[in-house]
Amino acid sequence: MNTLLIKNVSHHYQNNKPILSNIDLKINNGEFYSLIGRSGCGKTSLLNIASGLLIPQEGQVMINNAPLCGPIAEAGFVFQSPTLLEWKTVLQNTLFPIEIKRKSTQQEKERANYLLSLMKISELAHQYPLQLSGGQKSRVAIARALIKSPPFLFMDEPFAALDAITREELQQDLISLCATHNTTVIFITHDIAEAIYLSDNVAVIGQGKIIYNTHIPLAKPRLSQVRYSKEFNQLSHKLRQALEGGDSL
Ligand SMILES: Nc1ncnc2c1ncn2[C@@H]1O[C@H](COP(=O)(O)OP(=O)(O)OP(=O)(O)O)[C@@H](O)[C@H]1O
Repeated sequence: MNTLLIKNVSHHYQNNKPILSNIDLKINNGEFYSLIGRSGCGKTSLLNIASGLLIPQEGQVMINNAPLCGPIAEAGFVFQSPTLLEWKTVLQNTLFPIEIKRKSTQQEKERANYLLSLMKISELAHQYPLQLSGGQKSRVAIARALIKSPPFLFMDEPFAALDAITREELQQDLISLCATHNTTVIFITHDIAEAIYLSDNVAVIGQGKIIYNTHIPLAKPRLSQVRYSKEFNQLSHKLRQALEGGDSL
């Protein structure tokens, strides 16, 4: 079981006004949970708290019923910028979370190649980041985040810089990967449709609180056509309304 519980969390930086106040959130095993909200509302701060990168002033994060006191050991991270090491190949970048501590085994190299094939970039394994497009770099960053089969995945606007079609392809690949590995995911996006398509639940953050929280009742596995359904549009409309009621900077 890989569950994450955020209990009554409040946070402010230095002497500034509170960014988050009294946040409660439960993310169940294998759930895909998206956070949306206006720029500066505290999404990244909440993701950092949930992953143990940031300790909140008040409240607690529980992982599988145990209090979290530092970064979650077995977690994968993907950020908006893929941050690959330019002097390492795609395969070496994918293996980096292992190689930073020790030499990778043959089995781990096979897993890296397997993930690259799932990400549809096998043929790029021996290329360097400078030779890749933005979408290809994002695929490497996802493969790298999954190399240790982490039970938890934290993603902060990982597809923001991509064109619409590449973005939809990656969304599809991410859904299948997470379903296969039963990964518990927290995903930040500014894109309402992306949040609906990927998620089991979407929370809207505004004024330091969760102002709206909804389950996404669309059947899984999701096919691209669902994006044009009436149900999808109704969900978009509700989330949009919730966002408009939220805080803005
Ligand atoms: N390390 C920090 N020190 C001081 N203030 C910070 C720090 N990190 C974030 N903030 C402030 O906290 C607020 C929330 O920032 P955060 O990055 O969590 O928001 P966000 O919702 O992820 O924003 P965006 O959508 O623009 O990425 C902002 O006002 C920001 O300036």
